Amino acid sequence: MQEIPKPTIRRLAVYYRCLERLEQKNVEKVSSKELSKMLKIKDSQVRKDLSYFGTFGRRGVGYNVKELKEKIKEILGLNKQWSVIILGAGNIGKAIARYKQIEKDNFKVVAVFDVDKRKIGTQITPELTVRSLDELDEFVKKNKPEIAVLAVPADAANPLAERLEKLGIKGIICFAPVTLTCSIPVEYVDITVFFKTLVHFISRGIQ
Ligand SMILES: NC(=O)c1ccc[n+]([C@@H]2O[C@H](COP(=O)([O-])OP(=O)(O)OC[C@H]3O[C@@H](n4cnc5c(N)ncnc54)[C@H](O)[C@@H]3O)[C@@H](O)[C@H]2O)c1
Repeated sequence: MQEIPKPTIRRLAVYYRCLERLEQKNVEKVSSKELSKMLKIKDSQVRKDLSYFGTFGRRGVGYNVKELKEKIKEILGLNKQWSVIILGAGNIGKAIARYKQIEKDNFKVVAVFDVDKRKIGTQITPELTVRSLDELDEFVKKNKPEIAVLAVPADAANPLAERLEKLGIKGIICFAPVTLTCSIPVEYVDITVFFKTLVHFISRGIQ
């Protein structure tokens, strides 16, 4: 399959969420027009995005919701469970560890690490107790988690990312406001970027 552009992949995750809702409501068919309306994405864009995966929609009939959802699930790599560790048991780290939707999407948080002695040993969820960062290398070598969430202060993020890459972590979700130097895939989450983008649109009266 040809390489799919990143913005398309992001939209696929949004289509997936929408298709899950439709399935829950027992909707069997959906057209690109309907998806377009629900998600405020141009119809032509929806059709182009879905055309990357061959033709599963039929003209005039639309897509079978379940089939399309399963296809997107496969493309996104959600058919297996992904093992996740969290670095930093602060506000963000704890919120992620407690966020149930992540598990529904097939991501399993298996450990949380911190350096703060007051936090180490405390319970975040019934299954997760904060571990000392000293246990990180041994834990990763033994349990082979694939994804790490960096919820640590900016200064701590890069050294940790380098260490995680060496340990074999495959990808990082980074909440720290820094650009990481490691060479594994990273997704950055910075709420301030959304605020700044939003005010641009508000101040120019753009919808
Ligand atoms: N992306 C966002 O929307 C957003 C919002 C707020 C904060 N942030 C950023 O996310 C990060 C976490 O924010 P927070 O509010 O949870 O901070 P926090 O201070 O509540 O938690 C950070 C935790 O990291 C721990 N820590 C420090 N060094 C560490 C290391 N080397 N290894 C493991 N743990 C370590 C600290 O002991 C603390 O428990 C910060 O970089 C912050 O700037 C992002």
